Amino acid sequence: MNAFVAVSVARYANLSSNLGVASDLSETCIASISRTMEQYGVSRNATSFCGLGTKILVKYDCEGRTTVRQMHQSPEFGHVSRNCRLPLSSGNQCRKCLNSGITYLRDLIGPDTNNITLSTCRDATYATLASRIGNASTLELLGCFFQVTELSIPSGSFPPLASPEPSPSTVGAISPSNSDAQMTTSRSTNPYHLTMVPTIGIVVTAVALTMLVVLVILIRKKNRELDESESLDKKSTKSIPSSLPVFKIHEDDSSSAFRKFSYKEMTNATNDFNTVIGQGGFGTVYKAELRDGLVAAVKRMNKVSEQAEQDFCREIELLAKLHHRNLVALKGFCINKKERFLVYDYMENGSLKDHLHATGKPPLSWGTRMKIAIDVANALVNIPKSFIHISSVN
Ligand SMILES: Nc1ncnc2c1ncn2[C@@H]1O[C@H](COP(=O)(O)OP(=O)(O)OP(=O)(O)O)[C@@H](O)[C@H]1O
Repeated sequence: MNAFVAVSVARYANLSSNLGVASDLSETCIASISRTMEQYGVSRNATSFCGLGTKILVKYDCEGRTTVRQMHQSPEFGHVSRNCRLPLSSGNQCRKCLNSGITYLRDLIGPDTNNITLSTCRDATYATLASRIGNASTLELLGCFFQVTELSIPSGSFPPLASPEPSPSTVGAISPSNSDAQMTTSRSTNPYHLTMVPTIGIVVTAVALTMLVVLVILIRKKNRELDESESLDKKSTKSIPSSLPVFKIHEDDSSSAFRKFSYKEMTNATNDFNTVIGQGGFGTVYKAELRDGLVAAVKRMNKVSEQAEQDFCREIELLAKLHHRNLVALKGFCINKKERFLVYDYMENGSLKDHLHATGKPPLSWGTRMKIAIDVANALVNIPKSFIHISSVN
């Protein structure tokens, strides 16, 4: 606090040469603070509640010396001025300055003195030295005298430094016209701080709100997707006839049971769908090696449309029940969200179509073709009439 007041007194001493602040100036100061606060919508009375209403009347009366001139005229002050020349940033220079100050004060007020006089004279010495130097230097001197390093003087907070010893009339200039100039400076500084805070608040709130809206939209979208896929899943599972038997070719071979596969089984068995073996009208066909040892061909449906969904269910309905040695057996299916899979026995030599239309391979002999035709006919004979009815509709 001492340091804070001493800086202000030094700046005032620069203009008035007085080592103290007059009562009327203190009032002008408080009035201008009130006016400034009022401009920003704060009640005038607020000064007293904010601790600004108390007048701090400072008078550095050092053994009857109350002006800069009187301090300079005291014996040995020139010694202090010489030793306290800037820079004082190094410990040695500062020590030299303080030692000369202590010698000066001891000679001035004698060894038997009280602390109040000593501290008043120290502050008067500081204010006298600081009254003739610029703001940055004032703070450097402050660091040496009071060991205070955190104070800073905003540029433009004080009127321009006047000549070393201005006439007392200069004091008049500080109030009220100069105080208005100070206010103008504060006004041009304060609005910046005052507008920055709400602006940052508004920006942060806007960003937070935008993120919230995006989050809500994403959650809604995800929920809609989940609902859609759930309803599709339910619809598809419902449309697969519950009457489908768990069909077994060999009673003791569980791998041959018709079943619903999980999506994880599909991805694992096809190495994340990296085992393409063909492309058909239904979709892409992958070779799959399931954990129970079953090697299968997995058909992945292109996309789920209403029509494709019906085809998918019809294929399951037909093929799950059909079993003939000349027909590829359907082992099961998988429904995951919008994806549909059919799992067939894997045919090592590819499909009949591959053999009939393969290019680069020797054409099938007529004997083989006849055998295939008879086998297909045999399989058709074994298809129940109801299935043929369903197929013909397709
Ligand atoms: N069970 C299977 N075992 C081995 N490969 C198969 C199997 N099913 C299909 N493929 C391979 O996948 C390719 C595409 O078969 P897919 O049955 O989808 O097509 P398609 O013969 O045009 O029939 P569709 O018109 O019914 O889709 C075949 O040409 C064949 O190479």
